[in-house]
Amino acid sequence: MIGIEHWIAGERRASAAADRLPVSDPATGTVYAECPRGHSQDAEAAVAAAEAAFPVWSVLKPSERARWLNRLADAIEARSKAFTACESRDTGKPLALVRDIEVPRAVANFRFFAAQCLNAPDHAFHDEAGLNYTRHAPLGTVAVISPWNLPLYLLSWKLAPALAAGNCVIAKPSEITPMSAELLAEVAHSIGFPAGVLNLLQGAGDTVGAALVAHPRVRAVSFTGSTRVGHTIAAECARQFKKVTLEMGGKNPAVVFDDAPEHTPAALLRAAFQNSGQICLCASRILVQRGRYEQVKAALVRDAAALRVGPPSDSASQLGPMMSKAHFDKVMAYIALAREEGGRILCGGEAVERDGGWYIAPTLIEGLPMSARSCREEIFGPVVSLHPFEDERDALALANDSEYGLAASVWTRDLGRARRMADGLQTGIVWINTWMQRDLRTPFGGMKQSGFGREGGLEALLFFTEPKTVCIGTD
Ligand SMILES: NC(=O)C1=CN([C@@H]2O[C@H](COP(=O)(O)OP(=O)(O)OC[C@H]3O[C@@H](n4cnc5c(N)ncnc54)[C@H](O)[C@@H]3O)[C@@H](O)[C@H]2O)C=CC1
Ligand SMILES: O=C(O)/C=C/C=C(\O)C(=O)O
Repeated sequence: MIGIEHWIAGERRASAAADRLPVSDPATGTVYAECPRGHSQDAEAAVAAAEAAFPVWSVLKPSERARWLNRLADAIEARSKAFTACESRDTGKPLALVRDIEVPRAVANFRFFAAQCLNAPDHAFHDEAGLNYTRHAPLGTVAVISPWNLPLYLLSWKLAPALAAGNCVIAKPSEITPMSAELLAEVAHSIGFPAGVLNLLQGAGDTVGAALVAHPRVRAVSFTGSTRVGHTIAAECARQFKKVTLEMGGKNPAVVFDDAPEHTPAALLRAAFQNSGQICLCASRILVQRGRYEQVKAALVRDAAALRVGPPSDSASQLGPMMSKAHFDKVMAYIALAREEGGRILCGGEAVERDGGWYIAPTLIEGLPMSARSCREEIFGPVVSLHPFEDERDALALANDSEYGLAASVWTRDLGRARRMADGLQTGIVWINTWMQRDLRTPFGGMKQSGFGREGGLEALLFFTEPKTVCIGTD
């Protein structure tokens, strides 16, 4: 049994509470590790460590902070095999997905924000109002809370800008997938990353997570996870006037017009089922114009049914399991609900038995009205509904008929139509004839129940800093 602990002030630290949580291998359902449940005293210790490190880290020259981030990136890259092994065991993801996409993207996040911190958003004006300059100063101690679906990638996406901006960070990964964060802390320690700058609290959301958010000296919270928890965090941050960004759920439409390019069905398959649908950006409602509906449906059903569902140990696996038993149960319950709501299962619709793992077959459903709960609530699994539409107006109404507003994709050769749709779609991101192409300089986040605030590029640096204007009189 692997035992993991917190990392505080540059060392492994046991929790103030003895309670441990089991960590499971989703490909077999067996418990293989345990982590602390966590306690509010652990949060207190991490805040003290971060505060002690802040006077040193925050005054490093940006180029020195950039060097540390680049060193961390190099060290992750050098241990890529170990990160791939631990992340895929913890999540059940296919090895190739972790090795070729997720670990490299985590490395890229550190390198990107190393470069970004050399481009601080500071500026100056000199005229009759004096010499005014605005400095974006780090906040102090900040918390980053990340989920289980892309554990290393999403942790790095938050950590990198927070550190680049000069803050000391307390990271709280998901208790369901704590392993790659543990390895990251170990790697940071091995390269001599300054103690107390990057602290790691493992454990449950309602213990250390809530304690961090409520801690009066934690100056900002960056959260990715469920809309339910996002609401709780937002309420506490509002009470304390604390900065917060929330990246939450989605029910993302893919809108396919009659003139969609040839590659559309293949791209939709990836948009629907990458990471077994456990990405907030996955297309979960596919809207197809009537003239192409049967063709797109047939291609998707054929190709979804051919996807290989299996464990990371099988190099042929394309789809891994649900990452926890509770999540498996949730997704299966939504498939049952979709049936009750009148949905016709076109493929999948059932669990896949393999080694006791939490697998679900890629599932396509048609015949559901947009008012069905299974079309409105985030399922976050390999379950997608298909809907025909008549024209642009109809498509926009269906796509926007959602409490969520994270991402949409539009598939058409007509640029005018693509731009009209992009203008009308109520989502933070709109992809045209592509999915999940990401430029890290662009603002990332959602509208409505999907998010509050933005991450990425300059937005992230602005979030993790406080602007301070200094006016030098020129009278
Ligand atoms: N980005 C996204 O869109 C994601 C959405 N989800 C959705 O959320 C559903 C539930 O997944 P969960 O793992 O339960 O997500 P969650 O929202 O409970 O967990 C996300 C993170 O927040 C922490 N957390 C939980 N309660 C907290 C609290 N009161 N204060 C501070 N931190 C807290 C957790 O420990 C974890 O690190 C999924 O089925 C999926 O629908 C889950 C992960 C990512
Ligand atoms: O930044 C990306 O490309 C992916 C982000 C995914 C999430 O935030 C998520 O699934 O929670």
